[in-house]
Amino acid sequence: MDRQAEKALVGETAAIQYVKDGMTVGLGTGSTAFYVIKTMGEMIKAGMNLKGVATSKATEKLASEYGIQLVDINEVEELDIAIDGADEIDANFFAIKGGGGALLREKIIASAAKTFIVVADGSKKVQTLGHFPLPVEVVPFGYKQTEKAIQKLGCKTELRMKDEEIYLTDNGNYIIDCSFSSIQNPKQLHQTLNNIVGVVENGLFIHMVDVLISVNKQDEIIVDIAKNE
Ligand SMILES: O=C(CO)[C@H](O)[C@H](O)COP(=O)(O)O
Repeated sequence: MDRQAEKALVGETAAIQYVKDGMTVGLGTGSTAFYVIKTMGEMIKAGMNLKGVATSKATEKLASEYGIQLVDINEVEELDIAIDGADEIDANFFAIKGGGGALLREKIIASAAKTFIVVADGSKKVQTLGHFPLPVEVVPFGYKQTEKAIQKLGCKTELRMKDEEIYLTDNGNYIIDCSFSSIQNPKQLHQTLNNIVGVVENGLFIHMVDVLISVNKQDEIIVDIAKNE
């Protein structure tokens, strides 16, 4: 199965197995989350009553195209579930997210969900996090100072660009992509990064993922459940 087919399979499976009539669902961002949104659109057409809270402006647009009524995150007490993709995920269910630049809203929405489900094609499962550059969202003011402080943690940094302009997140911030090669202590790095002045949030999701839906080498769907408190 190619990667695109795996994304479609995990996205559809997550929606079919976990989205129930009447739910308001946290809607992820990216090419795998796309299949969750598409499947939810089909479920709505078939008569289900579903709403969504979007993790990005791109997802807001997509969800509207698929007929999913959007709710403001501030209007919900708690979400039953949120379903999102990941850039990397390890055996502890620790993940790197933010390849699509939506890490802050994704983390807020994942935190608001009783169950946070990650949908991932086989390439996303890793032994050690860090091959994928870790996205760190920073405020534009003094970003070069913030970048220097991040570099002291032993990574190469790159300010994210788009069409030759500095990439702006949906929150009006910048992203610094940090190449660590391998992250030996993701928990500690998460805390250290978020303690740097100017850092808004980083793409490490620690003890957040409750369910991982992926595909194995035999093209079978694998549902792994984390032992989070
Ligand atoms: O964190 C994300 C966006 O900020 C995405 O979930 C992550 O980049 C995976 O994307 P894709 O499903 O397109 O591979």
